[in-house]
Amino acid sequence: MIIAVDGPAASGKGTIARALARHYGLPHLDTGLLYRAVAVSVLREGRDPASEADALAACGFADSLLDDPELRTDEVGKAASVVSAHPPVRAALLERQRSFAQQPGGAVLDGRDIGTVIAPDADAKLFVKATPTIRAQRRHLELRKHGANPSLDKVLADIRTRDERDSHRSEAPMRQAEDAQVLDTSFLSIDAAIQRAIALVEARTRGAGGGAGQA
Ligand SMILES: Nc1ncnc2c1ncn2[C@@H]1O[C@H](COP(=O)(O)OP(=O)(O)O)[C@@H](O)[C@H]1O
Ligand SMILES: Nc1ccn([C@@H]2O[C@H](COP(=O)(O)OP(=O)(O)O)[C@@H](O)[C@H]2O)c(=O)n1
Repeated sequence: MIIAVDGPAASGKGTIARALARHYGLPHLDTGLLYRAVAVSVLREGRDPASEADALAACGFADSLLDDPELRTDEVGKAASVVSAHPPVRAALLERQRSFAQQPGGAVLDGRDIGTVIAPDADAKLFVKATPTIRAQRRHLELRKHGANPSLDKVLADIRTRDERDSHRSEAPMRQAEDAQVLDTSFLSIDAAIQRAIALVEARTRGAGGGAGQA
């Protein structure tokens, strides 16, 4: 079973994707980390995320980089959104994501274009959303936990800029797949959001004749 989970920053898609992977015993890929790895490589080289050539040159990063805590910073998130708008960068990372999705037994992937581009035939597609203010509050809390202290207003402004760039780029913009089920987590606790996600996947896969599996 392939489960695609898309949505904007801090909507809760990663939390939900990890929980679905645990529930169904499937491997999980946070595809945002791939763009973050490109971004951090560009920044460390002192190069420019807005330069297509610089970003493309950074696509051959070592897998060990995916565990680097610096990938989680806000600065890297912003640069990831810039490098991810270059079509050749998306092309360079495409095959890796597709083969992860197509592995025997299935997988859960989260990102911006999983249901539309990476796994358009996924068995279940969730589009996770929440209001920008609530997403900013969540991200603000998260950043504070990791020792950073930006103002809430700045986090909200960054989220809006990232939403705008991610939804309007030419290649694989963030958008809800036509057959995706929307999950608004604005007023759901983490546990409630996870239960709702499982119920949506169950409804979709049972309706399609099974495959929901091992839970
Ligand atoms: N339903 C929720 N209610 C409150 N906080 C949440 C909820 N879902 C996720 N969070 C928290 O919000 C932050 C961002 O969640 P995450 O799943 O990483 O979002 P995304 O992958 O969409 O960027 C995390 O600190 C997470 O624990
Ligand atoms: N499948 C994906 C995943 C991420 N991205 C880009 O990578 C950036 C960082 O993604 P992320 O999922 O790690 O970010 P958060 O939603 O966790 O803040 C996003 O703003 C997108 O620009 C993408 O273009 N396509």
